Amino acid sequence: MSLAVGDAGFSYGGIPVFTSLSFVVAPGEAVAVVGANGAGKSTLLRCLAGAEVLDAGSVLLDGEVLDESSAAARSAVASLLDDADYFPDVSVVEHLRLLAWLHGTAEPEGEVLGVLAELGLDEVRDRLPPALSSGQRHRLGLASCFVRPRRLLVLDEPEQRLDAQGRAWLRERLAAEKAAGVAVVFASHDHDLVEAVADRTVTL
Ligand SMILES: Nc1ncnc2c1ncn2[C@@H]1O[C@H](COP(=O)(O)OP(=O)(O)OP(=O)(O)O)[C@@H](O)[C@H]1O
Repeated sequence: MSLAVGDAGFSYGGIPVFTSLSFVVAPGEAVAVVGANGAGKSTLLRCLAGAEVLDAGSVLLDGEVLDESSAAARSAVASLLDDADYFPDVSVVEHLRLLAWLHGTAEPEGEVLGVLAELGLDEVRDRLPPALSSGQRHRLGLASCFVRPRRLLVLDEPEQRLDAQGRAWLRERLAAEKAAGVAVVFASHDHDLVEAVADRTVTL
């Protein structure tokens, strides 16, 4: 899926967060959004995932205006934003099964078991989210993106709370996503990840 951001602007209470921002991401490309704390990275990603609406400009997915109420758009865009939340009484494996089923994953159980193993969540598969460590909860957020079909990945600081092995895994996984034709936009403070994965950067 291609993403085109054109002349985008967003403000909170009349205070601009970003203005006149334009960039494109083609299928198989990754763009990293970088900048200091408070620069507007999370806000931009929220606009790309349809969780906030731009004040100005446009977000186009394959040339169509992003409409988060469209089932087609929701089925194409997998996002991990800064406010990820989970049902407190649904276990890790049940969350992933639910998402795989909701989004029509072809072989849901195989996909869920594969992603659990890949993210090192096997041991905690029957735990409830409040009983996970913060790193494990973040891994559940990443797993939620990878158990479902996706053509655009929008990830806010996907490296956060990951150990060294987890960060190495993330670099490889995002490279594999690009190779599979997925467009990737991610905000990051991890220079190594940006260097390894991004084709271009957008600096806020
Ligand atoms: N709900 C809100 N209401 C008002 N201002 C907000 C709100 N959310 C964020 N802001 C402000 O918007 C600006 C951009 O915040 P944002 O979270 O997008 O930055 P960021 O680049 O993701 O920062 P960080 O690197 O710390 O995660 C900041 O000045 C922040 O204080």
